[in-house]
Amino acid sequence: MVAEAAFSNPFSDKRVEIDRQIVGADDTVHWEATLEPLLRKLGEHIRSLEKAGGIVINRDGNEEVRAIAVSILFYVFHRYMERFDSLIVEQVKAGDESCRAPFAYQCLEDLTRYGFEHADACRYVAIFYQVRRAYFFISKGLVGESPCMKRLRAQLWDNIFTHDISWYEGCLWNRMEDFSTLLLGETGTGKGAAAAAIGRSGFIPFNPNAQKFEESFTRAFVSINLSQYPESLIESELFGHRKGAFTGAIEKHEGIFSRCSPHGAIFLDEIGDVGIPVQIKLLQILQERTFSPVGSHDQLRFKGRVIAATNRPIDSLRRDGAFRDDFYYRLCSDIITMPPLRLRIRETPRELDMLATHLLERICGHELQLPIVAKLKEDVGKSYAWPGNVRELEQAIRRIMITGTYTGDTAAVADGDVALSHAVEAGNLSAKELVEKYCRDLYETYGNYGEVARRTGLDWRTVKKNVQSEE
Ligand SMILES: Nc1ncnc2c1ncn2[C@@H]1O[C@H](COP(=O)(O)OP(=O)(O)OP(=O)(O)O)[C@@H](O)[C@H]1O
Repeated sequence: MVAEAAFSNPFSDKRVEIDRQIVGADDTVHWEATLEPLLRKLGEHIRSLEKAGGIVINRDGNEEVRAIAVSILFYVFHRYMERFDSLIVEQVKAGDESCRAPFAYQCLEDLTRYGFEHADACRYVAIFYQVRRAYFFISKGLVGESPCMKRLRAQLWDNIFTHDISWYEGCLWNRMEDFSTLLLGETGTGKGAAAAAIGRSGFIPFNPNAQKFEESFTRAFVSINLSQYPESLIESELFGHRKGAFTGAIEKHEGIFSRCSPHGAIFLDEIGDVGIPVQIKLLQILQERTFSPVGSHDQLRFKGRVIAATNRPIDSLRRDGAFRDDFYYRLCSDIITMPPLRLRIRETPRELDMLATHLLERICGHELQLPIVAKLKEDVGKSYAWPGNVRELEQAIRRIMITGTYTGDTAAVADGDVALSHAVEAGNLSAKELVEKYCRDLYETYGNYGEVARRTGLDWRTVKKNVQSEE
């Protein structure tokens, strides 16, 4: 069970359940409280195995040997977990110079003492650090208790470690560069935060001689908002340029692809806004993994992962020929759809209080207890659709601070969800209209037929017919 716990997604209900089963706790006990008794119990088992001379770790061992090896990894990982967490905080403050981590060397020694080979132990230390970073950035960057937010966090975890971390630790840890990600969802739903969590959680090797990780994760995430640049400048922003490459190129310029570390990720935001010529150039670099700065013949290699995002409906962009299919297929190893705020609130009404309190703390620190959240709820009313999502909520809090009130964004496009719920309440929709409207609203939110089909239990073609019924 410990081996199973070690390899399961920490944001999944399954993991919580296994932890409870191991220590025999029922579901009234908070799962974090189960960890300490679990580690105590495990420590006792490992010590008694050691005394009996029973720990033999080898890669080709049978299932039992593997389970013991994984349990030891789980045990050692938890003994050093807090120190990895402190290293993350220290590294954030220190910036791009990798901090020394002598404790990680001790962790490596513990693993080799238990019988892990040196190279494997080095890899595990790097994975331990990566696991803590992923946990840290996903849980801190994307808060929320609604089921759709829980699912999102679990999805982000799988995006980093695949859905079976034993595959990742066994063979994929250094082969993730072609695992691209497409983030979909409305504006302000946290696509940037999700991309940063993925980018900062890549595998960074441990260097035992220097007693530090080879690179600071602060260098591991670079982003570019593609809608900010005119087409004539994008190439130079992406690939860089040589001094004198064109009129106005008075200095050499490093592009975003050369700034991205081999252990990191590049975030191409607003990918749905770029024209076909830029899509072709990006497709080329993603395929060949090499590029040349403008005005230069040097061939530079790009090794990081690619994350792209758009708040535009990707299916209709593809249908209209504005987004190339070959480019789409290069980007879609994983597609993650961010839930809109109204869905979160609909699933779990206290999500609004929780998120607003979180944002309020981010704006003015922990000390200040302002009655803003209650005022916000009173002013916008229960069925407000939050078209600008979390970004709008953040600004709504600031607006209340400045003016004392926030009544919502009336200029935003009339929201389907609200209109639908009003029509349902009024009882004046036929079943056919209801299904059509519901499909259209979901499609507007999620941007692809597959997701609507999954949510409604309808066939893909039926969904498409319903969505297009108004066109
Ligand atoms: N679940 C969340 N928990 C905490 N903060 C969040 C969450 N979702 C979004 N935010 C915050 O909301 C703001 C907007 O998020 P972000 O910029 O990532 O949105 P986006 O989806 O990339 O928007 P756009 O499509 O307009 O670029 C950021 O400050 C982000 O930290």
